[in-house]
Amino acid sequence: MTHVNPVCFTSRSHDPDTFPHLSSCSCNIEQWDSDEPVPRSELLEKVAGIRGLYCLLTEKIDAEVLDAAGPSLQVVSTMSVGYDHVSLEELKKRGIRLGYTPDVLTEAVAELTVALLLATSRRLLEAVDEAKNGGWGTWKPLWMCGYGLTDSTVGILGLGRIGAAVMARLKPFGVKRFLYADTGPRPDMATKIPAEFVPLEELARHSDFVVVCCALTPETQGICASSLFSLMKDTAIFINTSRGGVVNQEDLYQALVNGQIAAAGLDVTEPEPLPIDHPLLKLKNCGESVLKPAEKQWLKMVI
Ligand SMILES: O=CC(=O)O
Repeated sequence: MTHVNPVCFTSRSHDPDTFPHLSSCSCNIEQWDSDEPVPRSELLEKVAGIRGLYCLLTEKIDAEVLDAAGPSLQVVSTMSVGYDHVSLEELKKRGIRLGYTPDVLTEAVAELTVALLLATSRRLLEAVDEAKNGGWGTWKPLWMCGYGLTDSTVGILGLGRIGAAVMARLKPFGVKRFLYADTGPRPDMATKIPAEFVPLEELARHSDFVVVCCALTPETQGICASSLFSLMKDTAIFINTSRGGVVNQEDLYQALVNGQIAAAGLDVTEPEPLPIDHPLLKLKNCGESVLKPAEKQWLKMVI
């Protein structure tokens, strides 16, 4: 019996109609038959001789994987808007194209960001805990008071599609001023809802809410560190829905414990999830969300 190599490998199991084009041309697809990530050793085996690889951000696509796939590999696609887990350099060297899913989750992530911001600033999780554990003895006028958006300044780090969608949703809450920091001015994104391009340090100093929406790149790796937290207001709320790697978590922990900032709402951490005994999870003023919106596969090409 001749062994036919799969033409494509997907690192999770997907509905058959996820890949209508591939199915209609009777392309041979092998799926990792689980909702859990494919173990690295299996991935290295499965990719041998494939032409297309469909992965998630849990798979690090580097020289080792590309070498294991060999010269047949023509395209890698990731079911994510971020592609920091894929080595563009290694792909380019080999002439392999990269697909990703921008736009698919813009609204969902923007909603999640606003939800996290409101839950954090209005101390929702703490309040629910207190109601459940008997901590709510009686009505006290200033107990559990949070921080409001009315007349506030919101600073967005990374004004792309998601950052702009977050601003559009926050504007009706009465935000007075939007600031943003990015690699350069983004007039295309900062017109519908006017936002001022400022240096990151200025954003940190003036914002009541700092919302991180940037991509993880070598430039943004660890950019939210003690040097930034120390500039922020002690009433500031820090929200991260980009990537955990953008934040120095030890510095964030110190900033929260020392009252340098008021609270943090994190949709992303390193690793994900955090170990349950992680110090950040012990803090009342730090909430971690597990709300990851499901992603549909509308692929576009990066390279
Ligand atoms: O984090 C999710 C994504 O990059 O789509």
